Amino acid sequence: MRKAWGRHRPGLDICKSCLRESACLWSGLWMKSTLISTELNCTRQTVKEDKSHIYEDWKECILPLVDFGPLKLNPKSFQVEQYLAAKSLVSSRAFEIDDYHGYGMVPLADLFNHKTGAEDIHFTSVCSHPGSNDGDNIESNDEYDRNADEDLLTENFHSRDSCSLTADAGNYYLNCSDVDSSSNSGDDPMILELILVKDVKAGDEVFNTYGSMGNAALLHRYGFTEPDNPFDIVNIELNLVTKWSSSLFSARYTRARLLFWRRLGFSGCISHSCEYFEISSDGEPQLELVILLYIICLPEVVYDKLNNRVSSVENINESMNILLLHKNNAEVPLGTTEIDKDLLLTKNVCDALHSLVDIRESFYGQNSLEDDMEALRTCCMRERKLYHSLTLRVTERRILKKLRTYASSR
Ligand SMILES: C[S@@+](CC[C@H](N)C(=O)[O-])C[C@H]1O[C@@H](n2cnc3c(N)ncnc32)[C@H](O)[C@@H]1O
Repeated sequence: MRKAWGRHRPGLDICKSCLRESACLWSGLWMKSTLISTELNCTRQTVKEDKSHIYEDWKECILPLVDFGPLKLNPKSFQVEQYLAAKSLVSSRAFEIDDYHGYGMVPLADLFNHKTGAEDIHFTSVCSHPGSNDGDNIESNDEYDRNADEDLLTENFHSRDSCSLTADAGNYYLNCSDVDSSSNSGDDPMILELILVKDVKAGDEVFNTYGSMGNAALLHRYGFTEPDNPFDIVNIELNLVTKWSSSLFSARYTRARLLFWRRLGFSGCISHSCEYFEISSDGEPQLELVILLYIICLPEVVYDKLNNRVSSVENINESMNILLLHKNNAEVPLGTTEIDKDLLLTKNVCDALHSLVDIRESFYGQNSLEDDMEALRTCCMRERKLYHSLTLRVTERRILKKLRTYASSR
């Protein structure tokens, strides 16, 4: 499970992912009025935490250097704003290279822009070359065309003497190292390669991929978004669900149902001490959210009966069996979670999903989705902040609309 605003950089400190042009730098009134409306408290908290971590880093690492007289540094050039900009610049170009090199910056490798799921190159260490025994790092690419003109590939790569483009078994290799690649042993972990994995027409842009992430994560880390990103998700925070429940039932009732849900072994996704549920790009709600809504909607008498039955639960199927007992009056053999989810999507649960969409939608303010789409259509891409935040708003709101359709179609 992953959070819309924080995926796919395992092991990285959040402030390392605070990038040039990233949301961390998008502060002030603009962030309050535009970015904030795209996401909820968790996000605001994350961006705030990013900035405070960077401030702490600056105080710890930079300030002592400025105060160190013999270095004669000009304090004006080493303020926290400059540090934030420099750190963001490095972070947007550094990445987890491999186990051997760890996290770092690689000349040339940061040249490429990102395209979700449609990259033209792979970056790998030479020892994972298919000619060697260890090919693990090289991912297969279906679009790769084995009939490509390999003659082209023996030419030296023009921008650097120590880089050359070669072909092997149909893959193209851009070999860059401090030594002559022809003398490589083939298993030197110091040597890294950029592999062209599909044909790129002359004059076309060559793309890399920064990973599979939704627009919120791309915006947060790299300061841009993509239209029609298949990895987009929307988060619905647990506290939004409890708020909705408490608007219909007492706080005590809501607490008890939540506790029961937890006793059955369920939880949401957790990131930065915030618990939330994901809505996938096709509008499908996370199973755990549906289960929680189902429990909240259970009639008191059924809830009491089930609550008394539960001592401890070992697995999700057992929990589902308990939940569906009152419907079927027998232990039901539950197959896939798809079937389970459909059984849980009662009218009350679907109504609850509609209410959650209403609440979540209200965070976008007065403008309708159509207003946002029109604003995006007329927005100039050069107004980066506005353009990308509008893209994010539009993609999120489209997902919420799909969730509405999902709830209506049950
Ligand atoms: C590693 S650099 C990529 C090369 C970059 N274009 C440059 O300035 O050299 C990462 C930055 O490039 C920009 N970028 C990468 N892919 C992009 C895309 N698909 N759309 C818009 N900007 C992109 C973002 O500003 C991102 O922070």
